[in-house]
Amino acid sequence: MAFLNKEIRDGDNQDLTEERRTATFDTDKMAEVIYGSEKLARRRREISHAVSRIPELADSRPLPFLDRFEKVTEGTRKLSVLDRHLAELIDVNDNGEALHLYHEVMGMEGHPLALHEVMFVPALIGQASDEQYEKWLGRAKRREIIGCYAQTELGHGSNLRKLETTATYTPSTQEFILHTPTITALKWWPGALGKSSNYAVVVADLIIKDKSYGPHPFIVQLRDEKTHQPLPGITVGDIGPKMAFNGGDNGYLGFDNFRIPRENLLNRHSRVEADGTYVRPPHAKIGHSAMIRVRSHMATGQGWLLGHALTIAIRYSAVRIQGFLEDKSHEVKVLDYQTQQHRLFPAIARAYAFIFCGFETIRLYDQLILDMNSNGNTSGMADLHALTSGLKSVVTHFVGQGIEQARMACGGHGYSMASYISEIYGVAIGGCTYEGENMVMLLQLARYLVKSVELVKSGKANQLGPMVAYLAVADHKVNLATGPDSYVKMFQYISKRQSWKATEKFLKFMENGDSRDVAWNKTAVELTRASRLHTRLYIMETFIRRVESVTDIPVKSALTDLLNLHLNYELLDVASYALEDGFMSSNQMDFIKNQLYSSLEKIRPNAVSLVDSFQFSDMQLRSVLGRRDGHVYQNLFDWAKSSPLNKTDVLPSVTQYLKPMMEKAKL
Ligand SMILES: CC(C)(COP(=O)(O)OP(=O)(O)OC[C@H]1O[C@@H](n2cnc3c(N)ncnc32)[C@H](O)[C@@H]1OP(=O)(O)O)[C@@H](O)C(=O)NCCC(=O)NCCSC(=O)/C=C/CCCCCCCCCCCCC(=O)O
Ligand SMILES: Cc1cc2nc3c(=O)[nH]c(=O)nc-3n(C[C@H](O)[C@H](O)[C@H](O)COP(=O)(O)OP(=O)(O)OC[C@H]3O[C@@H](n4cnc5c(N)ncnc54)[C@H](O)[C@@H]3O)c2cc1C
Repeated sequence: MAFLNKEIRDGDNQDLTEERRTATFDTDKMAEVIYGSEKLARRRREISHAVSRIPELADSRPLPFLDRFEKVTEGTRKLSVLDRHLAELIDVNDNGEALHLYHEVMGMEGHPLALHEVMFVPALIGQASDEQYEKWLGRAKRREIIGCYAQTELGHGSNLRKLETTATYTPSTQEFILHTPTITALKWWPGALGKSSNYAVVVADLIIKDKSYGPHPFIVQLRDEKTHQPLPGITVGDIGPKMAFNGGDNGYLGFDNFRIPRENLLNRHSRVEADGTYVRPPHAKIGHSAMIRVRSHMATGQGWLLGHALTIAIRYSAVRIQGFLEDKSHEVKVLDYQTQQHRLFPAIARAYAFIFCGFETIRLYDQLILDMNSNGNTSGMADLHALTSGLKSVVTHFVGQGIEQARMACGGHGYSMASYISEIYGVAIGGCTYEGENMVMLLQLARYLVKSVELVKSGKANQLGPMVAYLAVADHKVNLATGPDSYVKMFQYISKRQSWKATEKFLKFMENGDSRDVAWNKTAVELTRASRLHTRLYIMETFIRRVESVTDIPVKSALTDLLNLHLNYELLDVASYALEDGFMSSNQMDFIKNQLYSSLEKIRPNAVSLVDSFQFSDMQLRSVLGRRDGHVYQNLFDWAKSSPLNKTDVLPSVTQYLKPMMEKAKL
């Protein structure tokens, strides 16, 4: 059954319209699955529509033509316009609506409030006591103050135990003295720190009576609330241009014996009494909750970034006509090539899969905060830390790969900033680094896996959590023809074997006399492999669960095709692990490959609608190639004509330098 696709409009590119007519599901219904609710999917459309009626919210020029200064100014200008319209555009208490509004209006370039909402306010929510809530949270939420999260230093980002910024408690004045003892102790990288924020949650080593208690979060005023000048004792500025986020002011920050009151240690979980007595938190890493939050949200955020790039690439592939198949009198859409489908469709499946498992980690994070704040229960923290460490690493890596494939799938025009794909790529791959460098975080999950295998080895398999229970079983022979479960079992086997092999290897090094750290380092590559497999298994399982729970039959059927593609693609990608011990046969390999190719064919008629279902407006897409109406060529020409270089036919640099060179050559 074909659905009246709401994206079809008169005057659209006919090739795209043809694609939309073949859809077997309703894109509004699919959007409900992608955004988690009918309400949010609908509100996104309404918000986009409302934004389009406010001319001041439009980009003043295409963003790729702006220089850094203009990008920062443009972002800040739009924020001030938004501020006037906020209440009419969104329910300000609805995070999903706010997130969509910012993506729509601000683009990807970054803006002064980027870290305020994502880390500053959440750090207060997770770490501030009731009195501190009272003092700071309302002001922050009303945006009387703008904050950021200042943890990373010039010399240390991954190894938090070695952060050098000190917060030394002075009982006589009941103050902490914040100090930057060396150049490497400068805070470096925090988003929105350089020029926009007047407050920060600063993570510093707490020192009481010459004893270090490790990194703790403090709320610190950086700038005068009236003049916005840095306060005496504060050195703050912008760190310069980056691969992306160039509308944002990632910054540096130094303290020269800067004093803050005792109440500014965020003290919901640990505190310092007036006399300098330290009260420990219920969990040593509880101060890291703002990081766990961002990591928990990253899978959905990254899935949407991948969806953004794929919307551009798939739509363009349906309007790009080049080369022949059977009929040599008509060129075909490049989307008809199997290689193009293989490049793009598995990435669509991954985008959906990442979004679905992200919903699960967001739910787990919300539960953790509820438990911690209501009764100090931190029992979910270790599991969530392990899970999100692996997930952010695997997802950001694959999203980077997927976006890069999307760029290549657009041929030469993909390389132009008119496609906007390079901007999306720059933003997405930042995620491989921020919130914990990917290798470092994979090794965090590996600690958890090794401990789990050790539990099994010592006869305590009953203590394993549900996510790792397969490490104690999972060696069934599998007939792949029997549905998603058999793929899960196969993947469990592969993942279990890798976790065990890596653990055995690590233990062997220790038996042979290496210290734990040296043995760990000698096994690190194998350990990261185990973490990736475990995480991919989790993603696969959540994808299956989500598809099973969908009630709209046409949507479920289209998702099932995507799921089947995902299962076959994933298994094929890791087949070497199963082939090396003969667990998988070459017949099974062939079976998987054929399943994969037939999934590509099944998905083909729905490809455009699967990306239309992300329902990115043209404003949010910011891509000439990805336009909903498919009118690519005239708009590419118009876009090029708007280049500042084309303001004059002869550039001053040509007159000044090139012409004299050419003239000289003539002599
Ligand atoms: C974890 C480390 C690497 C190591 O820590 P260390 O102290 O050395 O600990 P270990 O000795 O290795 O381990 C000791 C045990 O502690 C356990 N552990 C460690 N951390 C945790 C934790 N957080 N929770 C629970 N348990 C933890 C560990 O497993 C050990 O246990 P065991 O002994 O094995 O049992 C640590 O140093 C670290 O975390 N390093 C990384 C540093 C980092 O991540 N920095 C981030 C800085 S902030 C930043 O980067 C910000 C970026 C902003 C980007 C903004 C972009 C926004 C887009 C995002 C999308 C989000 C949308 C949100 C939308 C919305 O608002 O809704
Ligand atoms: C876009 C962006 C935004 C950011 N925003 C913020 C922010 O708002 N606030 C903030 O505080 N910070 C922010 N950061 C900083 C970011 O969190 C850190 O850069 C990140 O945590 C990585 O730390 P690092 O730079 O010290 O990397 P390094 O640890 O120096 O990594 C370099 C290499 O060393 C390897 N390595 C390091 N340690 C180990 C280990 N133990 N085992 C194996 N390999 C290891 C890594 O794998 C990597 O290959 C941001 C960074 C970026 C790029």
